[in-house]
Amino acid sequence: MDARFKSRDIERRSLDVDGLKRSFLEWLVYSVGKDARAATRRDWFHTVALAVRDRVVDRWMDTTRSYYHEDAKRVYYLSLEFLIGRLLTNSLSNLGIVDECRQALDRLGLSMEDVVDAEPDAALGNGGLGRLAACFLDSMASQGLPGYGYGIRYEFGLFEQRFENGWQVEYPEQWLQFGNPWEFARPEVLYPVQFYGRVEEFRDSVGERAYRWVDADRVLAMAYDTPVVGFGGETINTLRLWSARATRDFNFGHFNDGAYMKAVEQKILSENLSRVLYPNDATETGKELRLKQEYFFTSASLQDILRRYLQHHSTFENLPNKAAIQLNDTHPAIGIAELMRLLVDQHALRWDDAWEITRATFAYTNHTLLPEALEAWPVRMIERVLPRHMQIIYEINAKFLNRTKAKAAGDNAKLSRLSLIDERGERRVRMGNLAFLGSHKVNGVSALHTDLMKQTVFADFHEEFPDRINNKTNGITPRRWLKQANPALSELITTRIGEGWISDLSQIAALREKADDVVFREEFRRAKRKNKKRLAAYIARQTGEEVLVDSIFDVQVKRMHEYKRQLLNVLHTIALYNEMRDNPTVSWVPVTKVFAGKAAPSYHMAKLIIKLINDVAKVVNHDPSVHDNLKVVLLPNYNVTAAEIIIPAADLSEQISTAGMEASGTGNMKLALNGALTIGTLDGANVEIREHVGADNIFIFGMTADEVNDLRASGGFNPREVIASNPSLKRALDMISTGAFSPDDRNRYHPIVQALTDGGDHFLVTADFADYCRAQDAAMQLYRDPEEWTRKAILNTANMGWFSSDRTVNEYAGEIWDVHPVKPSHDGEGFR
Ligand SMILES: [N-]=[N+]=N[C@]1([C@H](N)O)O[C@H](CO)[C@@H](O)[C@H](O)[C@H]1O
Repeated sequence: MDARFKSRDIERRSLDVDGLKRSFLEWLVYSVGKDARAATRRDWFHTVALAVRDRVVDRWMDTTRSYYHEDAKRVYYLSLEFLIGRLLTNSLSNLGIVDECRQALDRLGLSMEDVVDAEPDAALGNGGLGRLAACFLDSMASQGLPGYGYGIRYEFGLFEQRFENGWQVEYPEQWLQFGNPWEFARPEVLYPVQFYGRVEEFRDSVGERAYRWVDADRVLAMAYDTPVVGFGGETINTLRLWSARATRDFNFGHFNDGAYMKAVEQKILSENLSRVLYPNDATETGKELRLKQEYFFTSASLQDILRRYLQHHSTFENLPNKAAIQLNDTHPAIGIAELMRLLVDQHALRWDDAWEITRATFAYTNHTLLPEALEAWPVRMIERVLPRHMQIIYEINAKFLNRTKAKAAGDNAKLSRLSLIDERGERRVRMGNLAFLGSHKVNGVSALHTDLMKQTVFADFHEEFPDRINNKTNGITPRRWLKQANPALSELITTRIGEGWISDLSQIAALREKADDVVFREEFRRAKRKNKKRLAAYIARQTGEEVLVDSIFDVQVKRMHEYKRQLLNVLHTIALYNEMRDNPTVSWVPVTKVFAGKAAPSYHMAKLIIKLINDVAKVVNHDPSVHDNLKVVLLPNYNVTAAEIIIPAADLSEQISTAGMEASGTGNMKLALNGALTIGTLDGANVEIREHVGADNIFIFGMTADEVNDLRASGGFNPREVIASNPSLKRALDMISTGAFSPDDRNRYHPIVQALTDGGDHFLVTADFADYCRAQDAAMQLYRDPEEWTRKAILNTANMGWFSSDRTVNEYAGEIWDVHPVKPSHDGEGFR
């Protein structure tokens, strides 16, 4: 042990109010360089964040030291997306110093809310997949599991969404504009990543054929580390994000020739690799830069993982016992070929040994069955960008097909489905097949989704490897999505059952009996109403619309996508609007339809749906004949922070995707945990939510996944017949197609009407409409009985314990990763 430096010599930063206040002033003056009188809200945010970071770093080092000390097996979560959101409240809450911080700021005459609001969201993800990765990081740290996240430090996260004349317009999201106080730049952690070039064959020292990748362009991957604070502050894990750097920032030769742009061209091109997140959710882009992004972060991460492993080990057979690498969808699947390249080409392992090690180290999570989302890169693109990897993929494929040929007994169709190469049309590499073949475990994200994986996209692989596919139903962290987002409800829960639920959500089941407690129901309603008032104020600020706090807040917040069927909700909204206009004397349950969600910039149908919702809102919200009985709002720029305001205020949670198309959903879990009743199809995790909350406490409608398949297979579905037989549906569609909501452009919504009629209504919106309206009516009816509604709402909250991401990561740890909690020693010993 290096006696010169013992971390216990450092006076650890205190967590009390005075200590925090002193730190705030020190950081403001000495680091932010501002006088308290001149400091802006953003300055104070940076100050507080840096002071909080102080209180994390020691434990961070303790945690990392303990992993080294114990040579613990680590899990590496490789994800192109981490939808983190803000970190200040999360860090304070997990350290247990929210009140202390509030008091310290109070003594400085500052409001905690102002400081918290000055933090930009780290929007390094599109939707569920990216947010799941962030919830997993929180849960791994909170469960004491040695888990690392690896991803890209995008300069620009998911675009900022604004509405101009009701149309979505995208603006760059510059989260790093004023610096990021949470990250530590690691200029010493730098890895070369190659692209293009060619492969040279040669004979190695023992005369064996070997390959080297030459004449390639090089980019450098530089690490930025962000501490991941576990609940209780015991374990602090690491999120390592890569940023692209040019090998040479400036070419003086070009500069001296006056080619100034050329002088910095390489720098700009290189840095493009980590410039911006591709804004597509559940659809692949096929763009070369995207492929390069996938390889860039995967290669840097694998080089870093092997460097860490080789500090303790000199040979590789132990790698699968010391590293579990989880592929978050196929985005890092090129990693399988990359690890083979590193082991075979750089560390001279024999092919078969390398393959065994690779397969035992990797595991792959599939997040969608949508054909347009399954990545398949053109062979010629991989050959050009990653020539050695294409060779390796060919070899993996050849060995696999040779092994399988005998068993397939001439079933060439099956062999071609199993092949890593799709030979139809332009030849493509099926990244899902590569991920499956190169992993020892493959999981789906809900029970239904996993079953459908076995029956559809991976049916042939499931037949070949019957023990590989397993289910790991998604989860959400109760820290951010209940404790932090809903203080009103979480304080009520803690007063009644203690705070054990925060780190063990199964304890929330103790609320079940409270469902019959009139007093508790009243308190539960009061908490919900407080959140609804907060959302109403947010809606007014964002849209100018005044909504009725006591109306039913009917919420659909998620990415805009046809399979998520925001259109079905809009058609119901128009039908309800018509009913209310037709029956002005009826005492209606007032309804506030809350929509939010971004559309991928190139997804025109989704953008048209956004415009339609805004157009319908304009008409409905200004129609005196329905008064406040119906309001429609579409909130701009839906992100993690907006979700934290909307979700606690929801009464009704819209989870209405076409059955079989939403792999899991995670918003459904957040809304139910916060006491919303779900109206949904038997799709994704809705199925398991019903099993846990009880069929009486959820509004299920529509076709099942099997019924959808049968109807599609029958070819007999004719949406026009369904429309003709349903007057309120027909009336709603006629209003859309005749420009009732677009008097300035009567044909604006022709593509939507076309898709729902002659286009065959692929997402079966018309087919499920009638049953959806039945379920909506049932919900409205129940809402007239606040006691019964609240009872069911409490039973939802009480029965959502299983959907904690703590449960999910513990299942991964036990059944896929074989990693175990490590208790960090905070005595500063064992430093190396
Ligand atoms: N890509 N992708 N997949 C998704 C979401 N869109 O991000 O992953 C999420 C996380 O697994 C799922 O909940 C969701 O159903 C699925 O569509």
